[in-house]
Amino acid sequence: MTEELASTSLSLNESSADSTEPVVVYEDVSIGFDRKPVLDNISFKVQPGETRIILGPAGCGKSVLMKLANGLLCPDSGSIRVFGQEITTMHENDLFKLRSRIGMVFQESALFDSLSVEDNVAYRLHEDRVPEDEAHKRVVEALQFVELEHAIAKFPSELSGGMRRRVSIARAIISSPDLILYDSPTGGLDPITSTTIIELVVKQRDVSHTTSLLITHRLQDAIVLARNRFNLKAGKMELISDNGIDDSTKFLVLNEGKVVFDGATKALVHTTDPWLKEYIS
Ligand SMILES: Nc1ncnc2c1ncn2[C@@H]1O[C@H](COP(=O)(O)OP(=O)(O)OP(=O)(O)O)[C@@H](O)[C@H]1O
Repeated sequence: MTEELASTSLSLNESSADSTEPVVVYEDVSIGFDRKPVLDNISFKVQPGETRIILGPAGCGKSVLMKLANGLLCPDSGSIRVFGQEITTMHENDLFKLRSRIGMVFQESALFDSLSVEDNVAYRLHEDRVPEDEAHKRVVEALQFVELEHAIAKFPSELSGGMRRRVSIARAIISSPDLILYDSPTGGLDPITSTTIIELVVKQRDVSHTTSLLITHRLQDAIVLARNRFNLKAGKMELISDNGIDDSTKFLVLNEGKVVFDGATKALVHTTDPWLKEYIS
């Protein structure tokens, strides 16, 4: 990524990073399907600049929790505030505006097969009628960030799984969002490719300080996120010295519809809860 883009992203995100208001607040949120409860009285907050890693067994409701954050699902009860606004009672027009401030990286990339990489990445800019020259410039910058500028004219079918995931990240960051939702960005990828994707998440976290929620099934991803920092000068991710931990990375662990952990890496690693100990071992 160019330093120019880094400074652009920084300035665009300054307003949200300066605020001390939490970016996301869930209070006693419950939702179920077909009378089966999925999330049961979930409460947590995400502070500006925080990367919140969501862990938990398959089917425990991680994706449902994330879909609630941008109003794709509505809870049966409870309150969800995003950017200080209650979203559970929001009209579709306002939800549309809210989503324009949120970048989404979906499971399985969710690219449009019939569109080139350029048009996939520019999708939101085209919707917002950004002039073509400006859109092209921003697509190139976003693709530089994910180191895929050479693939701008390709189609999704010509890309590997890891490349598709990179395009999906470029699409999510193109509008300098105030919040990024990563739903299993490494799902289905091999360990080495997964690490290159997590490196991009770390880069976005440390360069733009964008608040984010990230679901992962791989504890290894969480460890890499917590123990590394992006060195902009060197252009790569590096282990934090002296066994250090990134303070902006926090965890939320779900099990059987409940929050079983909400806090920092050290507290998670030193938990005495038998289920958690087993889960993270
Ligand atoms: N739209 C829906 N209609 C009915 N049931 C749903 C819907 N969305 C999710 N569920 C159910 O809610 C539960 C939680 O699903 P969710 O996808 O959030 O789990 P998850 O923790 O993300 O799982 P995984 O780790 O396997 O991706 C599952 O039992 C799922 O079948």
